[in-house]
Amino acid sequence: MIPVADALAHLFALTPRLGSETVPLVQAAGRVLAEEVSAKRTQPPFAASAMDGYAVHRDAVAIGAQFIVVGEAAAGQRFDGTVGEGDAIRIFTGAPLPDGDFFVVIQEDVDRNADTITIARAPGSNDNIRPAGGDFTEGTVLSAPRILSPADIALLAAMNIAEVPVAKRPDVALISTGNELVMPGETPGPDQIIASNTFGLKAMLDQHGAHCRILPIARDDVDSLKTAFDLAKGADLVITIGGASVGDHDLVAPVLADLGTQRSFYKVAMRPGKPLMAGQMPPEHGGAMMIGLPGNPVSAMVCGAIFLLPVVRAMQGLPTQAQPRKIATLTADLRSNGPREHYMRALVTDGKITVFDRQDSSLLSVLAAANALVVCPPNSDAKPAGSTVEYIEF
Ligand SMILES: Nc1nc2c(c(=O)[nH]1)N[C@H]1C(S)=C(S)[C@@H](COP(=O)(O)OP(=O)(O)OC[C@H]3O[C@@H](n4cnc5c(N)ncnc54)[C@H](O)[C@@H]3O)O[C@H]1N2
Ligand code: MOO
Repeated sequence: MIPVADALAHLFALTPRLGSETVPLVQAAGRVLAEEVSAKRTQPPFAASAMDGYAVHRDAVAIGAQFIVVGEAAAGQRFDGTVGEGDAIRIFTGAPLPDGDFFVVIQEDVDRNADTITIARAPGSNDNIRPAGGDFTEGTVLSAPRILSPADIALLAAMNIAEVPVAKRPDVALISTGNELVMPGETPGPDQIIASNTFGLKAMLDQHGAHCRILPIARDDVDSLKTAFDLAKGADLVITIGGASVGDHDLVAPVLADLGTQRSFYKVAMRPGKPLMAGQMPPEHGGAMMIGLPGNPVSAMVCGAIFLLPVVRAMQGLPTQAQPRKIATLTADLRSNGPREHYMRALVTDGKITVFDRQDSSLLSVLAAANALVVCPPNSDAKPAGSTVEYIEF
C-alpha cells in the first residue's frame, strides 16, 4: 500500500496532456482556456455616459446654471454637432460623449422647461462618465489555463472573441464489471443490483470537462473484460469499476496483466478506496492511461473525487494539484484512525462539521447526504468536539 499523495504523484506521471481545439464562444463555458487570449478591441471604445441626463461643459457646472438643449446622444448614436459653453446635450446611459471636457448631470438634478435646463440640485463630484478603455483596452490578456466561468465568457464576448482555444475534453471510457449488475431501467434478477458507479462518475467528471462514455457492463469472465477493453480503445483514460480486490471473481488485474498493461501501483493506504490500481494500456490496446477503481459505490466516488478529478483537470492543462482542503470545527468527538487515511462522509454548515455515524463504503444514501469528506490522516488520535479538522468539499 502506498500513501495517497504518492498515488496521486504516480497518476500525474501517467497523465497525458491533451491538445487544444477551437470552439464557438457559446460552447466554451466550463472548458479550460488553452492559451491566453488578447482583446480585439477597447471597452468602452469611447468615453460613455454612465447615467441618463445632460452633458454640459465641466467648467460650466454650478447650481442655478442654465443651458439650452441643442441635441441628443443615445447608446449607438453620438451627437455630431458642436456644443457651446451654454449648450447641453440630452444624453442616455451608454451613449458616447462629444469630444471635449464634459460632465453629465443626471436628470434628477435638473429642472427642464421646454429646451432650457437649470441645474437645480447639487450634482456632486462624480462626472458620470466612463472613460474610453476603462474596462479593458485592445490587447488586454485573459490568462490561461483557466476554467472559463460565465463572467469569463461575457468578457470574451465583449473582447469580440467569437472562437475560443480550449483544451480538448478528455475522452473517458467507464467500464463497470460484475455479473450482479444491470443498467438503470432494466429489471434485475433476484441476486442482481443496479450499476450506479458509472453514472455517478460520469456526472462527476463531465462537470469538470471530461466526456465520459459508459460502456456495456463487463461480466466476470476474461472474454467479456477483453471485449470491454476493446470497446475502450481510443479513450484517453480507461476506468474500470469493481473486480479490483482479491476475490476469485476479481479479474481486472489479471486480465490487464495478460493484455500487457504496465502497472504503476496497486493498493493505496486509504479508506475507502484501498484496492485502487493504475497503469498504462499496451499500445495495441490504445496505450491509454488506466485506473481501476474499487467496486463499492462510495469507494468509487471517493476515488473519483480524490484522484480522477485532479487527473481530468491535469489532462486539460490545469496545474497538477490535489483537491484543496478546508478547515471546520467538529460538532462531536471523532474517533482515532487506523493506518489508512480515512475520508469520512460529513455535513459542513457555517464552518461546523458533523461526521456521519454510518461510514460503510456501500452507503450511497449517506454519501448523497454529505457535502464534505473529513480527512483523517493515518494513525491520527481521537479529537474532541470543538477541535478542527481538514475536509474536502464533496
Ligand atoms: N478479503 C478481502 N476482501 C475485500 C478486501 C480485502 O482487502 N480483502 N477489500 C475490500 C474493499 S476495501 C473493497 S473497496 C472491495 C472492493 O472490491 P472490488 O473492487 O473487487 O469490487 P466488487 O467486489 O466487484 O464489488 C464490491 C461491491 O460493489 C458493488 N459494485 C461493483 N460495481 C458496481 C457498480 N458499477 N455499481 C454499483 N455497485 C457496484 C458490488 O456489487 C459489490 O457489492 O473489496 C472488499 N473485499
Ligand atoms: O477501500 Mo474499500 O474502498 O474500504 O471500501
